[in-house]
Amino acid sequence: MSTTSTKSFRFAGIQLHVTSDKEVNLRHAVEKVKEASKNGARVVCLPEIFNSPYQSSLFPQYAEDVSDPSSPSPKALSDVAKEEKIYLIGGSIPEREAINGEDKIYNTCLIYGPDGKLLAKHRKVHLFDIDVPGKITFRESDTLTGGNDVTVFPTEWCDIGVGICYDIRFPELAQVATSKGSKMLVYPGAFNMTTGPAHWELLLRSRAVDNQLFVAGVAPARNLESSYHSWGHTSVIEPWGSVLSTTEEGPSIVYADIDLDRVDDFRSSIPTLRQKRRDLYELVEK
Ligand SMILES: NC(=O)CCC(=O)C(=O)O
Repeated sequence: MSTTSTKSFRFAGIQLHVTSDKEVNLRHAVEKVKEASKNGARVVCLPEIFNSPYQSSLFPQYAEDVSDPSSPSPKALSDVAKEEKIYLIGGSIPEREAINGEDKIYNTCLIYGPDGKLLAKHRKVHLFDIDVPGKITFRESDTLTGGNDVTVFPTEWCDIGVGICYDIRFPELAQVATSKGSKMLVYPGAFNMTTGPAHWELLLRSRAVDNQLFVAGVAPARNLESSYHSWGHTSVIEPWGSVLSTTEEGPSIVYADIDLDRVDDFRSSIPTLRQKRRDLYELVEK
């Protein structure tokens, strides 16, 4: 199925059923990426922490050294990107790096090009540390370290910015990725049953309208056997802020045809990106 032109491509967000068995998760992810590719997707995204349960205490146990291309998760992602000749935004996995003899663990998204080479790597910048009394307490910082970079990678259609889940609550990160030329922002994410209904779609739509671009949020399916219940609702939003494609909580693949003319049209008819009052305020990337 041909679904690409110079101005458009098909995106797929895989709402994966994630278990405690890494091998099963990887096999299942590869099968679903192949299915999305067969259905015409040229840019495919997996969810946040797709090879492990989303649980801080478990991240060290599932973490991998991603500088070693034979590590199971990087190898599976690179091989399937190359076989299917697609851009693969590899959700995220716990990444281990030894710095001065001390292990640091990051929540890391690996992005591969159609030749299977690593194009970019985003380490979640804002760690998910929240405490909503009686509802949810989560502390990624118990085991994780935050990243320090804004991530934008090139494709033949447009540049795409990447953040991970809680990163979406920080509009500055999205703005910097937009100022670097992104026409789409993709967030592998795993909102929960408290904040998901209230904020997931609102934040995806807000980032789309603020920055006048496409936004995708890609979540794991809800697994009631795990300690963290994902809200699901993988969605793609178009620049005007409408939901282009979405789903509920079960395993599924969400497809969207990304027509980049819609970014250019919106930016020229409501030119807020050009109307910023840089004499009054300015966003500076450090
Ligand atoms: N995995 C995450 O970062 C969850 C973020 C979240 O649920 C939120 O409300 O923010």
